[in-house]
Amino acid sequence: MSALPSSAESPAPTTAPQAQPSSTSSHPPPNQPDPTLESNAAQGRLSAAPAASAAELASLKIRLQGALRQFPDFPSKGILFEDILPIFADPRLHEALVRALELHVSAAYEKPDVVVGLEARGFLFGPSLALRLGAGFVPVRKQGKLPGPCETAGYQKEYGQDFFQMQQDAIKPGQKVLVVDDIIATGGSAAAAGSLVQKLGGTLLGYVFILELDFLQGRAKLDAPAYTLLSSQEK
Ligand SMILES: O=P(O)(O)OC[C@H]1O[C@H](OP(=O)(O)OP(=O)(O)O)[C@H](O)[C@@H]1O
Ligand SMILES: Nc1ncnc2[nH]cnc12
Repeated sequence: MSALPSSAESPAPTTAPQAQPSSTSSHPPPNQPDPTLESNAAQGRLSAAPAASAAELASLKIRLQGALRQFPDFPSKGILFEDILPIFADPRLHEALVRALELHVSAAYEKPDVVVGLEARGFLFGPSLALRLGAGFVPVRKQGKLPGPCETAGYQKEYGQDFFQMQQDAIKPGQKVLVVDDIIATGGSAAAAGSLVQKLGGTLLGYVFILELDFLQGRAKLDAPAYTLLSSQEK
C-alpha cells in the first residue's frame, strides 16, 4: 500500500470548489456531458440506469466530483495524481459514493456473487459495496501478502510494474464476479485482476471504477464491460 505524503511535503493540490464544482483544467464541469459515460455507451456494453435511479445517480455524481483533488508530479514527475481520499473523509460523501455505485451496478449488471477489490484503494469501498449488493468480498493483493496457495499475475501500470495475487480458493468455479478499483489508468492492474478471477474459474461480469484516465485507453485491455463513475483528467 503506497503511503501518500502529507500536504506539507507535496505540491499544493488543485481542488474543485465544493459549492460549485467548476472545472479545473482536468475536471470537466458537471453540467457538461460526462465523457466517461459517453465512452461507456460508445462501447455498447452497458444498459442505461432506469430513469428513476438516473436522476439520483446524476445528483450524487455532482457532489462526488467536487471532492476530487489532483497532485502534480506524484508519485513521480509527469504523473498527475488523482486523490479520491476526500470522499472517504466525509461520511456524507462516503455514503454518496457507495449509493452511486450500488445504483449503477444494480441497473447494469446481474447480481454478483463476489466483489473483488484491488489493493489498496479498491479496499476502501469494495467491502461496503459488496455488503449493499449482498455479495462476498475478496481482495486482490500485492505479492507476498496472502497466506496459502495463491495464483499470481504480473502487470505494468501507469508508474511502474507489480505482481498481484489471489488465494486459490477465494472464488468458486462459476461464481459471478465484479472487479472494483478507484482508478483505471493503463488498465494493467485491472486486466491482471481479471485474469486471476478467470484462472480461478470465476465468471467476470465487469469492472467498476471511480475514475478513468481516458487518454491512456486502459479499458481496451479489459475483456468485460467497464463503468466509470466520475470524469477525470484529460491529457
Ligand atoms: O490502470 P493502471 O495503470 O494499472 O493503474 C491503476 C492502479 O494504480 C493505482 O494503484 P497502485 O498500484 O498505485 O497501488 P495503491 O492503490 O496500493 O496505491 C490505482 O489504485 C490502481 O489500482
Ligand atoms: N494518475 C493517477 N492517479 C491516481 N492513481 C493512479 N494510478 C495510476 N495512475 C494514477
